[in-house]
Amino acid sequence: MLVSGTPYRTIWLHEESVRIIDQRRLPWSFEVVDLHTVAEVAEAIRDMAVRGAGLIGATAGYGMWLAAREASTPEELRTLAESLICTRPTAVNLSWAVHRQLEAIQETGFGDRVANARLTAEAIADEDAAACAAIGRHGLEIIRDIASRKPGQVVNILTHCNAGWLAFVDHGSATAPIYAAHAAGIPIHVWVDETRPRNQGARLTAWELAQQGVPHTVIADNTGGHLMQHGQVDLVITGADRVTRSGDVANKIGTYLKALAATDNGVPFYVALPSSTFDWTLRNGVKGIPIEQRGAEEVAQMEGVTASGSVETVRILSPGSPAANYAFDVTPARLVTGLITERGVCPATEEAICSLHPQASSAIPSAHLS
Ligand SMILES: CSC[C@H]1O[C@H](OP(=O)(O)O)[C@H](O)[C@@H]1O
Repeated sequence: MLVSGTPYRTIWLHEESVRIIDQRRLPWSFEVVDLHTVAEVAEAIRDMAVRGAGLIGATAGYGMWLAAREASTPEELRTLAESLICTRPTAVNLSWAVHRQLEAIQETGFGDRVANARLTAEAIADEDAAACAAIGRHGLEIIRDIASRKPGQVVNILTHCNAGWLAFVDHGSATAPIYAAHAAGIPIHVWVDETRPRNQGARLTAWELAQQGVPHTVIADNTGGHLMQHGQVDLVITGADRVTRSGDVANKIGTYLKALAATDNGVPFYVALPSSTFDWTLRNGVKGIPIEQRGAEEVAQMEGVTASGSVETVRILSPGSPAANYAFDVTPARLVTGLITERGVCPATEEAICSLHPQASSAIPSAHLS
């Protein structure tokens, strides 16, 4: 997508390193960083220089190429793989990408690991971008349908967190239908939840929508219900970090409350995801999906830019008060109108999901389902 008019992906190879956009600096400055080692990749994921399910997966894919260079035995490779997997627990794309790399290396043999891992990393990134483009095409039809029922009026879409192109390799999941509708000339406006504590909505989604010229307004996290009650939201689209085979959705903390409000107000609530975000081993998301708890300082502090242009961090809590930081929640499938995947749109039910993904039905031992 565009940054100051120039097309970018969020991650790419640069000489013998992996180049990323440092999302911790956005929107105050656009900076790219080169990662040279598995340890640097792991730190970039843990500290959220890169974040978002698809991009975490793609970064781990490239991290495994660096791991293939660093490891001189299969055991060392496994240890490095483990160091990537344990960086963040909720987004399933991370372990999916690492296991895909391990399986590919096992198939072709340890001797060919470096060339093989490089090809697989590029394939993971390209497939992620292609899946998001397809999500855009399928989601566009949902927006087109709503637009046809209110001719001449703007379609208002609410989104939570950043499931934009910054969270993937390109296009985004929740934003792909938005960008497709904008490109098709459908008048749209996006309500952007600020998304405390890391403010991915206020900082990242707002920035990337502005870069593509999409009309939008940032709102405080608790505003959505009020807007829905007053007919100012036609559609909610969020991303996902993990979706169970029966359609339960883990996404950024606060998504569940948006889904409850949408259901209460008859507003369609869609979740956009590539197939790499499904966890075929799980049924019950509330019981089975690990919810990342991050440092309390993310709740206790805020970063912003002062009038003089310097970026500063301030404490916003009463002195001495503790804080807790649950990074994700689970929205039960019954609150989800539909899932927008690269294979099409389907209801959030096991039957519908598995009929779009036939490989999911057979392969999983039932002992691993919860
Ligand atoms: C489609 S992934 C986007 C997803 O990632 C976010 O989490 P984080 O910024 O902590 O990586 C959030 O859940 C977004 O919806």
